Amino acid sequence: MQPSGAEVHQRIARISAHLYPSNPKMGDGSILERTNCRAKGGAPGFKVAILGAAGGIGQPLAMLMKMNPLVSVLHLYDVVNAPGVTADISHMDTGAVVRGFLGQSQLEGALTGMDLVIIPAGIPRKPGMTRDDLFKINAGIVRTLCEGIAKCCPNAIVNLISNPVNSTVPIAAEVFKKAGTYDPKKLLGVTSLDVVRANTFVAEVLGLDPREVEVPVVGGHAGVTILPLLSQVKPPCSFTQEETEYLTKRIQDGGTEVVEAKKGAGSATLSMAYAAVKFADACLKGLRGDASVVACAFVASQVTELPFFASKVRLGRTGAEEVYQLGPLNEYERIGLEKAKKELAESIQKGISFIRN
Ligand SMILES: NC(=O)C1=CN([C@@H]2O[C@H](COP(=O)(O)OP(=O)(O)OC[C@H]3O[C@@H](n4cnc5c(N)ncnc54)[C@H](O)[C@@H]3O)[C@@H](O)[C@H]2O)C=CC1
Ligand SMILES: O=C([O-])CC(=O)C(=O)O
Repeated sequence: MQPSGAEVHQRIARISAHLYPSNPKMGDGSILERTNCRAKGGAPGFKVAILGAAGGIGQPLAMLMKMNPLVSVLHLYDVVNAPGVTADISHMDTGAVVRGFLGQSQLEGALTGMDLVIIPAGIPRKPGMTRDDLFKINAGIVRTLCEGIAKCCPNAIVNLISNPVNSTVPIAAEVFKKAGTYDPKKLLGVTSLDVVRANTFVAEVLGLDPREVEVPVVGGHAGVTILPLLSQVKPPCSFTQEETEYLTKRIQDGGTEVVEAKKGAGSATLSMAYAAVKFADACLKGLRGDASVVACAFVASQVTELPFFASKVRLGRTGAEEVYQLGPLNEYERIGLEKAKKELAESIQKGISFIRN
């Protein structure tokens, strides 16, 4: 039997409200104006939210995640311009269903049911600033968003991009502990841009294709805490002392190189979106159960005496299931490690104290 006109209208209204929860006007079912009104949003794949989706990183990140075949639902949340970015990205003819969420009152809708939450929300550096100078503003932003995660999707994997990562990850951990939802395997600070840069700069020196190069970068994500292990580069190779010093410094200062080139217009956004998607894709492959998915991330760790440290981790169905030891370091790297740990200890403590005190 054919459905009646009223039934058809009701059906459209239901589907439409499901697709556009942040735009009630789209849910009135009065006209069949959205070509995707029959979308089910139930295709196999993972549900991913981006918090800070309208920003310099958020927008290209949203675009690249919409292109990822492992994603079935993509939620875009921001305190500004989320509907515009959502409308734009939703026209891409890829599988993921996109929904937009604007402002604190819609955070719950953005987060409920998510498998992976990626957070690039917060202010970026201007020339002359350190990442730690962002703490004052970004610490509070990260706290609020993580309180939302604890409430609405406590089992989601969290990829934290907002700087200073060395402090925002401990902040997130403390928020989750307070809420009783902390799972150290599921909280990952994103340091993949350091690896992406290291692969690029090392490939330049060696005259190789960057896609063939793998550089482990450990420690943290700021200045001397970024420690590339050039003695462990794949394919195996060696560097002169001059090359080692040049590469280490360039990798550590990669973020500042972009901040200065942008002259006050922000920090790395496009390479960061690329690096974030590479890392998110690894997390989703781990969630899917793929074997041997390995990437560097800033995680809860027993690799050193510090409670958090970036190193290679194996990603699986429950997050960072294994945290790898650093392997043999040369003298230059051992000295670098001591410097990194000193600064890291302070940044981690600053994050912990922000929530505890
Ligand atoms: N982990 C890493 O390797 C990297 C981290 N970053 C960091 O990522 C962050 C974002 O950088 P950009 O995208 O360039 O900045 P941006 O200013 O272009 O975008 C940030 C976005 O966050 C949004 N936002 C602010 N408060 C929010 C809240 N409470 N809830 C949701 N969204 C909120 C803003 O509206 C804006 O759309 C910065 O802290 C930056 O330092 C940047 C590059 C690399
Ligand atoms: O340098 C910054 O402020 C942004 C960042 O973390 C990076 O590009 O590595």
